[in-house]
Amino acid sequence: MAPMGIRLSPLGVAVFCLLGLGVLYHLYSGFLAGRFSLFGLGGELGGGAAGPVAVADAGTVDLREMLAVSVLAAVRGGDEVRRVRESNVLHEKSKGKTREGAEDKMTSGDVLSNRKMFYLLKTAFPSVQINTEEHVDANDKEVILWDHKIPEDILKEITTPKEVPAESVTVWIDPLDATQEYTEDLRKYVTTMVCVAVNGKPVLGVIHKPFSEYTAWAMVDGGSNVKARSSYSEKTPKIIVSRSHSGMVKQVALQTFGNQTAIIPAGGAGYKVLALLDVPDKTQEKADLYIHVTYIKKWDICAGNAILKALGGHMTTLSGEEISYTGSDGIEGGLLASIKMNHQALVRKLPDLEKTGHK
Ligand SMILES: Nc1ncnc2c1ncn2[C@@H]1O[C@H](COP(=O)(O)O)[C@@H](OP(=O)(O)O)[C@H]1O
Ligand SMILES: [Mg+2]
Repeated sequence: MAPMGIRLSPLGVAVFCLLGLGVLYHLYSGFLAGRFSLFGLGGELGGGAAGPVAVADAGTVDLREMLAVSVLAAVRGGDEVRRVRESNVLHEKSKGKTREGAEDKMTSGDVLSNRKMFYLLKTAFPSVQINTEEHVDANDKEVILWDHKIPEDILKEITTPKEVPAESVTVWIDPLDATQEYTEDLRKYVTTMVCVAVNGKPVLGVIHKPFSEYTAWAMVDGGSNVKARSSYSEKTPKIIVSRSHSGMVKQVALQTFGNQTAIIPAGGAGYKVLALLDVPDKTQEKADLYIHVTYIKKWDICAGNAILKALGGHMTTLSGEEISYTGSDGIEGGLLASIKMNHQALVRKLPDLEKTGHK
């Protein structure tokens, strides 16, 4: 007889122990599965960090789902951008001046696109950090639900989920790239963009052209719906540069590649990255290199950086440093973007902007 008057049967104890073992096994195998699904992305995304790893359903996000929502956000934001432009009521304002003294413009297209894009992503992934170009008005909240459908083209390219810890993720939204050109009704330059960085590295990029209804997306070590062109001219490259924040970029390009170098002034960082790729849109110009010399913000460049990286290309500062997509909003060292070229050789060819005063 047990002390409380309960009799323990040996069979009951054995069944109880077996049940306990079963529960332990279940928990442990789930933990291992979580570890392995994260491990698959470890080298690039996890940064090889030691320490506790979140299990698949606690504190993790699936990058394939993030890609689906990012594409949807870029398209829905783009619908707002198009609608406002077609209404011809832009409510154009200045947010101030850039360091070089250009107007930093904002329109209803920027604001309404930002609202759609931000709340779609925030509602689907409440625990991730989202940095966006425009102010988000908490009083003007809009809950937009994602229907949890991953488009067929994404499922075809990326056949398994890719879980990463939510805390390692930073999302960058540009609700309207080429605002200056948007106000001038130069529609082909305008894009909406979403980028997902993991541990500061650009991993997912979406660039959408609302007026052509063309969308490019790519995931590093995942897949893409866009590719590089078959060849590029490395010796006499056509160089695409800013038309409204150019600084001394033309002088830098001519000094580096010779006075006969073809320079294409164009609006939008998204548009200029697409100029390096094989894009079917007929409004898209083509170039071999993208160079920028003035200050620029991370929401302008992260998506292009991720797409180029996924396709084997590079986007770095002019001195060849990788750009980290965490922390501060901007980068100081200019930009060099290339694909299917010897990027480091191009970096060596460029003048040191600090020394030549071309910044
Ligand atoms: N010197 C600078 N300071 C601030 N933003 C800059 C900049 N140079 C470029 N940008 C931003 O980078 C994007 C691409 O620039 P550009 O068209 O001149 O190549 C534009 O983004 P937005 O249109 O989203 O504001 C532009 O405002
Ligand atoms: Mg913008």
